[in-house]
Amino acid sequence: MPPRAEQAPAPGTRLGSHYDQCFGCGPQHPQGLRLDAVAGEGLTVDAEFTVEAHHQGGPGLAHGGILTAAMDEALGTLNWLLHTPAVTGRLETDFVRPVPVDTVLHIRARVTGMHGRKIYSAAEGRIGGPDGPLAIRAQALFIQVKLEHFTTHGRPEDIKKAMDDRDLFERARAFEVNP
Ligand SMILES: CCCCCCCCCC(=O)SCCNC(=O)CCNC(=O)[C@H](O)C(C)(C)COP(=O)(O)OP(=O)(O)OC[C@H]1O[C@@H](n2cnc3c(N)ncnc32)[C@H](O)[C@@H]1OP(=O)(O)O
Repeated sequence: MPPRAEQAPAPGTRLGSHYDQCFGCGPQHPQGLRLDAVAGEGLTVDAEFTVEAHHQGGPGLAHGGILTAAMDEALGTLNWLLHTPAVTGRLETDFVRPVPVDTVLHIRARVTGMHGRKIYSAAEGRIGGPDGPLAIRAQALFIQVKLEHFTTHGRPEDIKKAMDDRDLFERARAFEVNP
């Protein structure tokens, strides 16, 4: 298991968005999931995602891909605790019970191990409360990357806009200087 980074936000800290246009957590994304995540003890994160009408797959039920995206985002927020940029390499999801529109999905994500650049993690999504019935299980492999991963592959105008955002730039730099 990797250590909790010294710079990791204290347990109970709301993690906020890593990028305001992120589909998973960005407050400016018009159709995004607006996942709300809080740092937990050790290498855990608690997150909530409210299923809205535009997240439907079957009538009145959340789309599986949307639920997977919420799990991906929650697992991704573990990067704050390790203080390193990493992207999803592999993500496996078990859909255990349907999740109706207007439901809050309570997600608990945790790091389960690390080997070289590979970060292993898992998450459970429950409905009706943090200890309610299990609806989704996910396991992921994130791969640590350098910031060039984003600057090399991202659409130039979006990279420029992100770099012009002083707050975001400083946070990204801190990640790079203290990997
Ligand atoms: C605080 C910030 C919060 C951020 C939240 C973000 C939440 C959302 C997260 C996402 O959705 S990220 C977007 C979706 N993911 C991507 O777009 C990643 C696309 N894939 C890549 O860019 C590359 O494939 C990747 C960086 C993942 C790996 O390429 P590399 O050339 O850097 O690494 P390499 O292929 O050498 O693999 C490194 C190790 O990982 C292993 N690996 C890579 N991909 C794997 C895979 N898919 N399955 C199993 N193992 C994998 C690989 O075998 C190897 O293992 P070993 O070190 O043991 O040899």
